[in-house]
Amino acid sequence: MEAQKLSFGLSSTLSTSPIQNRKNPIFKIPSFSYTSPNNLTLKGFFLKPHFSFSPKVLPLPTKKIFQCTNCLQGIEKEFVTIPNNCVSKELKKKKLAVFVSGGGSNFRSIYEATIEGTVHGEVAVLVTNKLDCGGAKYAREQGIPVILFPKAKDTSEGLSEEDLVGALRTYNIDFILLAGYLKLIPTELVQAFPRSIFNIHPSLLPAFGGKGYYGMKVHKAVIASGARYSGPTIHYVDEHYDTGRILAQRVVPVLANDTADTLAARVLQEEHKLYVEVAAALCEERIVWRQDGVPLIQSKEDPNHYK
Ligand SMILES: Nc1nc2c(c(=O)[nH]1)N[C@@H](CN(C=O)c1ccc(C(=O)N[C@@H](CCC(=O)O)C(=O)O)cc1)CN2
Ligand SMILES: NCC(=O)N[C@@H]1O[C@H](COP(=O)([O-])[O-])[C@@H](O)[C@H]1O
Repeated sequence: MEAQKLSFGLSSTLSTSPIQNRKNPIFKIPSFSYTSPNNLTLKGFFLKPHFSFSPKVLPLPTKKIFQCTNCLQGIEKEFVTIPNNCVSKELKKKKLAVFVSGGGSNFRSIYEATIEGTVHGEVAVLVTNKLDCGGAKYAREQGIPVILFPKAKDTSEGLSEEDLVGALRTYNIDFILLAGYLKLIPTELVQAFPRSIFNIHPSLLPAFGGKGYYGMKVHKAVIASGARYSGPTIHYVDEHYDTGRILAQRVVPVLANDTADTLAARVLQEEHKLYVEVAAALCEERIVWRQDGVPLIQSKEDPNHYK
């Protein structure tokens, strides 16, 4: 198999990473390349980080460039990779905004994982288009600020797109996680948080996605199609419904006697696990970009393993 090339980060002069060039400013910065024993070529370069870390152990035997992803803004800074035998780096705890419209079981799973430390992050704010939904009620019980977006039709309550971006900046949000949010995220927000907005969808995209495919409608369509497998997809959010880059998926069987409810329950169980795994990877900066623009998650247990 031809060695896959990985690039870290968002800004690059690397002619081989068109997706970075297309979506991010071009910087004249040096790069390095390393091919692992299993023929996986890694490429890295100095980046513009938007979060930093303070290694505990210095001097370090090797100076390698530390990968960083989802960089939004910040100062140019040299990173070093800390070998496994050194004290692990200290990562800034990431700030999360979760968007819901319904019961909020995925939001609850993520929140509980931040409390127990599985996810090195903090749910700083909840955004919803339904203030009386289960997710919003749970957020209020936990003392998490709740924002109404978009504005309610019949009242002046809620934020405009511009005010929402400002509020999320005020909370210093690093990542936005959509979890059962049923409204289209506006282009203004997508552009304000490049490669930092994620969504979970209850089918194996690109199948059964797009406008009109949400909640039980998805599971009914899967069963009606005769598909033998389904499962959750977590993807980057772009300007359209369900067309962003796929980051993670899990597969569950569709049984011959399944109803939409039994299938939904099986998929939802996997969703809860998958979203916590992805949130943990985001907060630990373990997302890397393959040269063809596919995002991968670096294994926590084996840094040479990607999925
Ligand atoms: N810019 C983006 N916004 C959103 C995305 C996305 O990928 N890009 N994902 C959705 C979540 N979603 C599927 O995962 C989804 C949600 C809702 C719909 C839909 O058809 N909605 C209806 C309105 C439903 C309602 O208001 O009750 C519609 O637009 O007519 C499709 C897919 C979240 N936002
Ligand atoms: N297209 C978007 C969509 O259908 N999202 C789905 O809404 C449910 C929300 O459940 P929750 O509120 O209990 O997390 C989840 O199954 C999620 O995949």
